[in-house]
Amino acid sequence: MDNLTPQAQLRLEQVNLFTKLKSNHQGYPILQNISFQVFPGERIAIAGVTGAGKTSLLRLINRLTEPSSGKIYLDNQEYRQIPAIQLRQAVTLVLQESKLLGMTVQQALEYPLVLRGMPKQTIQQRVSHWVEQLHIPNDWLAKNELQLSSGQRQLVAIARALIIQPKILLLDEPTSALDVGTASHLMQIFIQLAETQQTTILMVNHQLDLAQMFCTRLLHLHQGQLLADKPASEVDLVSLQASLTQAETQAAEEWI
Ligand SMILES: Nc1ncnc2c1ncn2[C@@H]1O[C@H](COP(=O)(O)OP(=O)(O)OP(=O)(O)O)[C@@H](O)[C@H]1O
Repeated sequence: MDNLTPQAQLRLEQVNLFTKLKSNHQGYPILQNISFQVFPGERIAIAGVTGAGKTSLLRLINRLTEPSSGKIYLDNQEYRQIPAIQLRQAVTLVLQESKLLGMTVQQALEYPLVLRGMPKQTIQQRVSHWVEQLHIPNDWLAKNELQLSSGQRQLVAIARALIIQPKILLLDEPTSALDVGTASHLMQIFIQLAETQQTTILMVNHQLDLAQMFCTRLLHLHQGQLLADKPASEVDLVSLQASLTQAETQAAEEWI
């Protein structure tokens, strides 16, 4: 590679993922032949109908699942060569249904930094910073997950991920349970992080208009395959929406 070519931060090379069956049969494909590169500070939306493979793709990139074949690289280093704690420091996933694992909000926010052996004062400063940035009211801090609504839990899960200060943030429908004002405030924070810290964002989002407004690039997954990978500004939302609706209808008919 010459000095003028920027180096990919994340690279997927011909990644396949099959369901595991007990027999020797490899199962049916969840993701097929997925290859793409991601550069620092990109904001990428992942679109596709239910079951297209979006969450499976995020789980692979967070190494919660191993590819059946193909390779994933972070900064040119193959995933299997990177210790799990180091990888998850760099690549953090916020799932749709996040749990606080019996902790209070305060404990859950501190926990990832405690695990990393950070000094108490630094932990408190970082937690206070993000609690303030995300407008999390102080009275939430002593609550546990049963005392929070799903939107409140979603916001706490995002705060916990931001506190880690990952290089790559993976978000599975991050605004699905949030009100419009909170969702748009969050999007502004993501944009700021991408622009000032070069944080890379990959986000599954069913709201295509929001995805196009917020993201620089859009990946369209269909039946486990990467159908399109384009700058978000070049995506024709009307035809993408029509093709998603058609695929949803077809999938629903197959169920009947
Ligand atoms: N552990 C698993 N074992 C078997 N099949 C799985 C497993 N995980 C996912 N699948 C299947 O893989 C396909 C893709 O699932 P995935 O959750 O990635 O889709 P998605 O695009 O995120 O859907 P949604 O929008 O509904 O969240 C689905 O057909 C699903 O049933």
